[in-house]
Amino acid sequence: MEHILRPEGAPPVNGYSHAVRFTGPMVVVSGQVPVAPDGAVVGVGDAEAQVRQVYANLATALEAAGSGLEHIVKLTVYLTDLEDLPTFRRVRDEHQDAERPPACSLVRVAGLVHPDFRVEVEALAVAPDGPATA
Ligand SMILES: C=C(N)C(=O)O
Repeated sequence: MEHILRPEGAPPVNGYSHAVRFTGPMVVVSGQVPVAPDGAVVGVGDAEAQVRQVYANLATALEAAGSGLEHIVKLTVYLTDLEDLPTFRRVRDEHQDAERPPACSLVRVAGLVHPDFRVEVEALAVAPDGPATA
């Protein structure tokens, strides 16, 4: 994978690549929301807890598909409140290599499917060893 972090003539970025070039099987992960495996909404009013649960759910989905957080090439992030952006970025940055971050789009939305959700994240990744056998 080639991460294009700072192409000449492009504006600065905060924790993402302008582009990522890759080959290999692609994994498309649906928007992950702050819900635990038992179906409970996690972290009502707590952006950090919600982002952490979203990352746990992304990891679960990616690993089931033979991939992992380290193989994400693109994130799309939906936040209901831009005041959560620093928290999102801090937790996101714990889960990615600063020298090889994914591309990322970030959008503020008026609401998500549950009124207590503050964040939803979808991901594109590669499965470096091919499809999962599970
Ligand atoms: C992912 C982004 N676009 C950001 O953090 O600004």
